[in-house]
Amino acid sequence: MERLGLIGAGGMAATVLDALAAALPAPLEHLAILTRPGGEARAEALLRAHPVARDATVHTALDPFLATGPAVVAECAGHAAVRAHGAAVLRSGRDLVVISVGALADPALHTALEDAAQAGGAQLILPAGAVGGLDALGAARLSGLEAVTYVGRKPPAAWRGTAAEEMADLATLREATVFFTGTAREAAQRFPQNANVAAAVALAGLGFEQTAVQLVADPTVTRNEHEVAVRSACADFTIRLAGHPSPANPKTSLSAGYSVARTLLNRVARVVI
Ligand SMILES: NC(=O)C1=CN([C@@H]2O[C@H](COP(=O)(O)OP(=O)(O)OC[C@H]3O[C@@H](n4cnc5c(N)ncnc54)[C@H](OP(=O)(O)O)[C@@H]3O)[C@@H](O)[C@H]2O)C=CC1
Ligand SMILES: O=C([O-])CC(=O)C(=O)O
Repeated sequence: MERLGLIGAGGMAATVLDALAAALPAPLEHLAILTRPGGEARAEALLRAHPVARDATVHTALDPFLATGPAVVAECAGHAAVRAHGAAVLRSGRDLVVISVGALADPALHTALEDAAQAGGAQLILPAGAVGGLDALGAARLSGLEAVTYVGRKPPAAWRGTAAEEMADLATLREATVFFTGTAREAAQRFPQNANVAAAVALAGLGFEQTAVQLVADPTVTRNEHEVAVRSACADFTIRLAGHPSPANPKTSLSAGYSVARTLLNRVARVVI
């Protein structure tokens, strides 16, 4: 991974670059960042704070970004960025790591990304993100899954500026409140910044319609908590993670950025685990 492309220059991008700087044996040859027009200053500041490459460039259009020749592109920007750029990146033959997994809850976009990956001979790679245990879930799927549920619990502040504000009075909550119960597809589409984990669990397991989701605003917690419960023909298990919120964005757990970094580092590792 001499040349890397990164879409987004926010809190998660900073975590990814921190982790790469610490773990790579040598700096990248080139890092290209794709951001929205107006986001250049934030991207430049990110590069200054995280000198992980010998050379780096900031772009607001896809073609010059791809012209820098990244071996792989990692998206850390949101559903809109996956819609805008995902298929074109894959069609160009670059593997694409997508952390905004909930974007695939849109069946048309899901199909377009698969078709583009096929046309470009590229891979669409979906990291576990803020949660864990998707290896066990994916293995259990081969034996036959009976039930998969996901509960996402975050402090009220993490739900501000989302549809949760119409479902619960976040400012006055005194106890844990389940404000959403439904399928992984509904959760991912209604909470694009907060329910990507629900989508990842669905795609690794029983699918968007059969994965049951609850979302909870809980004033008694300080972490972003994720619980996945699985019953299958080979094993029953529950995975529970309490993620430290990113200092830059309380909706996002730090573990999600580290998961992207791990995915990128595994591409160059001699032993992959
Ligand atoms: N799978 C998982 O477990 C998780 C997934 N996520 C996903 O990761 C995303 C990023 O999280 P985080 O870094 O905390 O968010 P931030 O809001 O901190 O950063 C997002 C960055 O992406 C940029 N951006 C937004 N839209 C586009 C676009 N269309 N093209 C290029 N750049 C764009 C933003 O630019 P600007 O400053 O101009 O807005 C900003 O630099 C979330 O939106 C969510 O979808 C988050 C947490 C967990
Ligand atoms: O980072 C987290 O805790 C999870 C998250 O926002 C998501 O699933 O979109």
